Amino acid sequence: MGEAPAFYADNLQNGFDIKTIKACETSISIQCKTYVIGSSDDAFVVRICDQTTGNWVIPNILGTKPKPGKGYSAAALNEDRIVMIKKGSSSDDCIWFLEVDTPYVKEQKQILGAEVVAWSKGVRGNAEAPIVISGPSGVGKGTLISKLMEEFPSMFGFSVSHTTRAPRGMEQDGVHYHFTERAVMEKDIKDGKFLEFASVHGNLYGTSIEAVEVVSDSGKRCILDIDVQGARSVRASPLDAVFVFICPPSMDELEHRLRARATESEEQILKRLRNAKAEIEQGQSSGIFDHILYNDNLEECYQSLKDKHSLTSSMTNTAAPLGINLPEEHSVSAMDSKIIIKGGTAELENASKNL
Ligand SMILES: Nc1ncnc2c1ncn2[C@@H]1O[C@H](COP(=O)(O)OP(=O)(O)OP(=O)(O)O)[C@@H](O)[C@H]1O
Ligand SMILES: Nc1nc2c(ncn2[C@@H]2O[C@H](COP(=O)(O)O)[C@@H](O)[C@H]2O)c(=O)[nH]1
Repeated sequence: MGEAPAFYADNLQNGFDIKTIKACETSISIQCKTYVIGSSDDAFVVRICDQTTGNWVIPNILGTKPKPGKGYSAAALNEDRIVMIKKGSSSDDCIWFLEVDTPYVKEQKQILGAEVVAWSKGVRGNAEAPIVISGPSGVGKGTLISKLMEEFPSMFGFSVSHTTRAPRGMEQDGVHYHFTERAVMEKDIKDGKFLEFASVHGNLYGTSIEAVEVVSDSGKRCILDIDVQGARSVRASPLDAVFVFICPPSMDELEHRLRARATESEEQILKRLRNAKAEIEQGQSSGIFDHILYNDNLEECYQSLKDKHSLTSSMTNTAAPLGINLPEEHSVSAMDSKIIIKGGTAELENASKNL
């Protein structure tokens, strides 16, 4: 359980020099480690004390960090993450998680061979539903997905599709696609191993059930980059997903992007451009998609994908409170995956109920 205000850095023992941090800090113990979270002027800083050895470690911090601030409380949740509630912040910025021992963090500890923690932003509502992203070839789906995964590495995981097309220069088997022989893929489709599949630009593409399970088993939200036929199949499947269609600003710009990417032959470029017209028509009028975004300016489209039109708005319960106004006197704790805020005001009680 963490309470605000907690204690100042100067109060800490164990000989670790953290006197440079001026602001208030909160400490949370999980298993045999104590996590000290403090806010300096420009960032949240994290230190870990191993209670068995008394040693302090500064971990690698992954994910997008919350904006620093002094009013916040923290509580341990499920032995693998710390929930942090920020005082007086907007609805989409008030709840954060510091993952300390989630499957993602465990994996990163192994890869980096060092202590790791990861920030992820808390969301309310339909946070778990996979996100299906469709749009014509070259519109920028992969670019947008890469940005999302880079900014929220612990929140999103990519569903690695199977394809019979040949790998491009930098593409790795098992990372960008599972590159497969047609006969093998056709047999697996017959054996019911695929959630959806389609013939796209002359090759077979498909999402295996396992590809989606791998992501959900890792505790992340699954992102699928599939064509409109595939999106239609997923829409008809029992998988509850959010569907986003990405449109190009114009056909000329789409052609320019495909040519500038320089990954396809002239014949493939022409084929993809021909198919794009039908895809855009279906994307806009089929009723499959919950959100249609225009990828003209990349940053603006990315912001829309994250905030306004699609991901966060579809995940946010509209009845959710507008941020949480934590008073000085309160306590935060977690029980049975519920976060309990104790304090005096009715507003706070409502906020706590909504959490
Ligand atoms: N908003 C944008 N403005 C200019 N160029 C962009 C924009 N978005 C993406 N691009 C560029 O367009 C090219 C195609 O993007 P990307 O590979 O992400 O498309 P895609 O939709 O994933 O294509 P495919 O379906 O063929 O995999 C890339 O070179 C990328 O850098
Ligand atoms: N129906 C599916 N479509 C898929 C899948 N994986 C990718 N795709 C789509 O194919 C095109 C071309 O991709 P490229 O990598 O060859 O440029 C693109 O529109 C993808 O969205 C899938 O599993 N199922």
